[in-house]
Amino acid sequence: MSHSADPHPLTARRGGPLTGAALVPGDKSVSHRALILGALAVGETRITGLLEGQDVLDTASAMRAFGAEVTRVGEGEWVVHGVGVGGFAEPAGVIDCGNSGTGVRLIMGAMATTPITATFTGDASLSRRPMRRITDPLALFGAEITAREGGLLPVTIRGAAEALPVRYATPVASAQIKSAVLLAGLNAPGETVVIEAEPTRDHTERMLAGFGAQITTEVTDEGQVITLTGRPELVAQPVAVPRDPSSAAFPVAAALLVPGSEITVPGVSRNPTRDGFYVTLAEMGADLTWSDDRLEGGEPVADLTVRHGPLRGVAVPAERAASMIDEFPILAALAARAEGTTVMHGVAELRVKESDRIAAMADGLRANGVRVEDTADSLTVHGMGAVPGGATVATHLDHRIAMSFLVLGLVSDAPITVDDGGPIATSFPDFLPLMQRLWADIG
Ligand SMILES: O=C(O)C1=C[C@@H](OP(=O)(O)O)[C@@H](O)[C@H](O)C1
Ligand SMILES: C=C(OP(=O)(O)O)C(=O)O
Repeated sequence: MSHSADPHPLTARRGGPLTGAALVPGDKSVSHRALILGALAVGETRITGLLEGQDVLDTASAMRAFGAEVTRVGEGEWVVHGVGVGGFAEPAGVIDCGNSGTGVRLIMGAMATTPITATFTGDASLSRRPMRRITDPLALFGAEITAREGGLLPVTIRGAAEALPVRYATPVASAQIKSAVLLAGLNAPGETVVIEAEPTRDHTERMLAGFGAQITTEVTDEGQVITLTGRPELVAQPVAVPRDPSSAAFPVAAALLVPGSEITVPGVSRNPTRDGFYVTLAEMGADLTWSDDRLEGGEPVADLTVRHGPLRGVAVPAERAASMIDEFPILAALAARAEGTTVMHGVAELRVKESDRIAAMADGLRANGVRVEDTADSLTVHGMGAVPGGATVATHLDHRIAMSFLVLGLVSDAPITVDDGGPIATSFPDFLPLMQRLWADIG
């Protein structure tokens, strides 16, 4: 399902300091995986802290369409009765994953080794995003796949009846590719192996191990080699979803920018495959204090305190890109107010997200008076003592572009407007009330 078709502009203006606690929602990556693995497990999986954003709700609907029982029992509390590995039923209708690359790609993997047929579709943004990166490796398992010209959605997959295990080196650093292959490998005999040159977020591996699958990760000269033994019985588990570090990045950035601010962000994931933004902020001189490091639901979490202070421009190395891939838009907004220049290297993947995020950030920053340069795989932002603002930014159905410019609008000379805040509901449905509770002037 897609968000409302009517654009919903939002404007951010300068105001007083931000204070309070930012209770950001559950992690989007973990939420998708909890529903999918719950649907593939035997027994009852009780999920707490699930992100109730549209991307995840679309995955919940998809799991129902494949035969799992998925019930919301309270706020963020969901119960899934799974059908077991290989137990997916053929869905009656088209699977609409809305705006969600993670949803569509992981679910395609999860059904590709079961002998059923499913057709996948999505909104205008998802329909522009590359799917061959998933359908190519799924075809190696024996799935038969048809796609629109260019390998785009809609995609129809006839799952392999006699799946073969696969050994696959991911051509780009992508947890979605890795996860799709591993989920397909669940219903293939023998060992499915994924090799990744750069490590990417490891939630699928952690959760598969938690559900009882045999899965190992070895660091070799080739990179990380992840080996999954097929046809496990996945045993339903309780899943406590940690708070999303990618969503936390927006109130954190706002507190860093607005003079006098101090906020706390409790219980945020510190998974080391997701922490590149926070490493970068520390290099920029940000005042961040982590406390009470602990494990929740198999993921490391901690409480974060953020205080306003000056930031300096930095060079972000290409090797760090995967660990902060969704945080580059908000980093670009922060960089506009840092002292000196920030260069983000190795970020070509940003061009195939919900929008071309390099172009969207470069265009929006320029429109608001910031000096920016971009190449195929880099973005350079020249920090300014003051950001003029005053422009309306085109968000191209991209939640992170919308939130990034609304944060920048809290410190620009003139307000910044985004043409459509609707897509924010895909990942952070309470963004607006949460920011307003911290005293941000956005509406
Ligand atoms: O696996 C995941 O949950 C995700 C992986 C990343 O995408 P890629 O795998 O395409 O880099 C990220 O951008 C996305 O928001 C979530
Ligand atoms: C890229 C993102 O999500 P997805 O690929 O799931 O659409 C994101 O949330 O920034």
